[in-house]
Amino acid sequence: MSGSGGVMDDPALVEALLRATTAAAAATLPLVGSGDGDAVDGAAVAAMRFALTDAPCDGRVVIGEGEKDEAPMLALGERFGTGEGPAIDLAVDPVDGTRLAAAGRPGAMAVASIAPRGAFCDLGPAHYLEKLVSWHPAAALDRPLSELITAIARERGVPAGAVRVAVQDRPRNAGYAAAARAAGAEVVPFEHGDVERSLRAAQRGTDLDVLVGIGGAPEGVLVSAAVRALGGAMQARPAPQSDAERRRVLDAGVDLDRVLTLDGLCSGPALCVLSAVTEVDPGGAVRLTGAARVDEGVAVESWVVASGHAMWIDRRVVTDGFAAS
Ligand SMILES: O=P(O)(O)OC[C@H]1O[C@](O)(COP(=O)(O)O)[C@@H](O)[C@@H]1O
Ligand SMILES: [Mn+2]
Repeated sequence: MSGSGGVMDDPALVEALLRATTAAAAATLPLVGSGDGDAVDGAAVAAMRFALTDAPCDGRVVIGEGEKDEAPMLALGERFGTGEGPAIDLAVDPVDGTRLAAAGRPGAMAVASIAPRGAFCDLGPAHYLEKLVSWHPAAALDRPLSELITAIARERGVPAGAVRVAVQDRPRNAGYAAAARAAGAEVVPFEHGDVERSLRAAQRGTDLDVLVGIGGAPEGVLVSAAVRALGGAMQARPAPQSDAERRRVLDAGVDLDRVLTLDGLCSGPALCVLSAVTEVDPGGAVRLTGAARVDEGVAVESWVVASGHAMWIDRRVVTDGFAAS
């Protein structure tokens, strides 16, 4: 765990975050396949909030996904932890892939990132973000997508048709898919879970080279911590999807034309932890099994990614919301 940088090197803090995401994943287990997404989110939020109470830090929630879908969430500005220790900001999505979990399908995870106070960008009330993530450093939102695809093909020594671009399957993203196809790349559509795809796109040698399109703003900010830690490239720009959202975002003083670089999204050493609700494929050799009942409690597999390319898998059994082993 050495080399992740500053307060992020603190093993007690890593453990506190792991306890929060594992507790959240374990709490959702009885609801996986239930068809009730709000109940999945609600169970994860309650478990996470409880687990964060004794985190050894002065914690503040800056991204608490859920507002967009009027789903249960950790409140923006909510404080957590003992109040002793480093000043930390938390960007959290108690379950990304809520509907996948409710349907009992793969790709749902409890995910949270922490960084020193003030390190995450403040997108105000933005719900949607235009995102571009790749392992290739040429990823830039104000350049044609075809340039990036060509650069990736050249770097990999393959034809453009072997470059794989993940695009969330939404009408708002039709233009991105068309641009990727026009450049000769293969488009890989997906229904939910742009955190999982962003993680894969950020690492060279996975099944994905790029994630592009408009998705959730909270997911974009929290995944930037992991992209940074993984050494990937990312840019983003607010992309309001209604007049009301546009007005709220502008009123909050957010510049809609400004491209956020990776440093602008997350400026400090950061830590991202994700715990599998159902099976999760964050890329590389990592494949997390979904939460499962065992004799002593619920077995949960997690992936920890810290600044400085430190990453590892954690496996533990959770009993009544507490990590037993
Ligand atoms: O479903 P929408 O409104 O298009 O929003 C896209 C966002 O929803 C998701 O697919 C699922 O997110 P949640 O499960 O947290 O609701 C995200 O991965 C993505 O960023
Ligand atoms: Mn989400």
